[in-house]
Amino acid sequence: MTLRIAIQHRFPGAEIAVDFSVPPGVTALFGPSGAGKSSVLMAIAGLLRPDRATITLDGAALPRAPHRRRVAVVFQEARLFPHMSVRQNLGFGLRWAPQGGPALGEVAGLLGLTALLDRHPATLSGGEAQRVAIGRALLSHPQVLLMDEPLSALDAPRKAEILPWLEALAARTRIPLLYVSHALPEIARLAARMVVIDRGRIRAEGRLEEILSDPDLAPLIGLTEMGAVIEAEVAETAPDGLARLITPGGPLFLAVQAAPGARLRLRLAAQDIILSHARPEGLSALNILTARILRLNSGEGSVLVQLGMGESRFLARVTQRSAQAMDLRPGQEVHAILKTVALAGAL
Ligand SMILES: Nc1ncnc2c1ncn2[C@@H]1O[C@H](COP(=O)(O)OP(=O)(O)OP(=O)(O)O)[C@@H](O)[C@H]1O
Repeated sequence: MTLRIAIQHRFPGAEIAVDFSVPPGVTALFGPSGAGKSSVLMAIAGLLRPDRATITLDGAALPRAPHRRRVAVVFQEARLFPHMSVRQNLGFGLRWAPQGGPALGEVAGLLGLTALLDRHPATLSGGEAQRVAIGRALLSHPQVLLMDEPLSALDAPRKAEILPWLEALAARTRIPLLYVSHALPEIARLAARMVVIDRGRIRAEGRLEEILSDPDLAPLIGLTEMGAVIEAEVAETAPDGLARLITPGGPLFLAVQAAPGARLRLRLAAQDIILSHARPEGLSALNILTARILRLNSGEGSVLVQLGMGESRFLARVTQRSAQAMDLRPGQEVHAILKTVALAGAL
């Protein structure tokens, strides 16, 4: 089922006018503070009544009353009932759930809550409490799941603890899941698509790698966050622990535990890529991809070079001086030396 959101709303000092779609799977809604992300989520949940709105699931309008919409929301804070056990909090999600949804035991297993069922919220860590909130949302058997910066109130260790659970959920979800976040590493691990909102308007929407490699979006997303998320397949793992990964631009090597055939998402940072016309020899760097220059965008002091290999896109950032010295132009084939490659998640 695909969710379509077309809304217009005027607040005293701000106007929101968006029209975008969320297919099944995770779509990240990204944008600066005040861009309108929470307002969009609240409109989908039925908690904000926009001046004009068309919100449909596969073409059918959502019911007007919020409680009749099968839309679940997970907020920054877990908002659990303090006097109820974890089991009772989860059971709350089941209260008005339509038939055919997941069972409590199944969701508790998926989110690692089985051992916590008899505990009370005051005894849970922030990450555990948030997993209960997510479980409660899933048990309401929603047709749409909304998450409003669900990790932003957690410290780094708690975030790291909860991310694998979210990743498992993201990989399984068959409903549209709209995930608001400011954190690109989090988005890279969870989302396949991304919608960029700024001052109440949609500035871009598409696959993550298209957005993160679009030089025009660098001012909005932040230069250091730009680069790419590319897909690769594990060919083999050598005895020294390095796996050889297949990409359209040649092999990459990464220390990762994954079986041959597994598909992974890798995150490259634009500033960690060096370009060369000749294939470099005798370098310690193992990871060199062959790609074609698609576009060049000159900014302050640096040039963003969008590169393509097969269907994949990624971005390199070089200085104006190097771009001139190398006479970089669209259409040229270049070698991209990757100083770092990070695993963004499994597919
Ligand atoms: N109830 C309201 N009354 C007046 N203005 C509002 C109201 N709610 C939101 N706004 C304004 O609408 C704009 C969008 O706000 P919103 O909270 O949706 O942004 P956001 O992208 O979620 O921001 P943040 O990342 O800071 O949470 C802002 O300019 C905000 O000040």
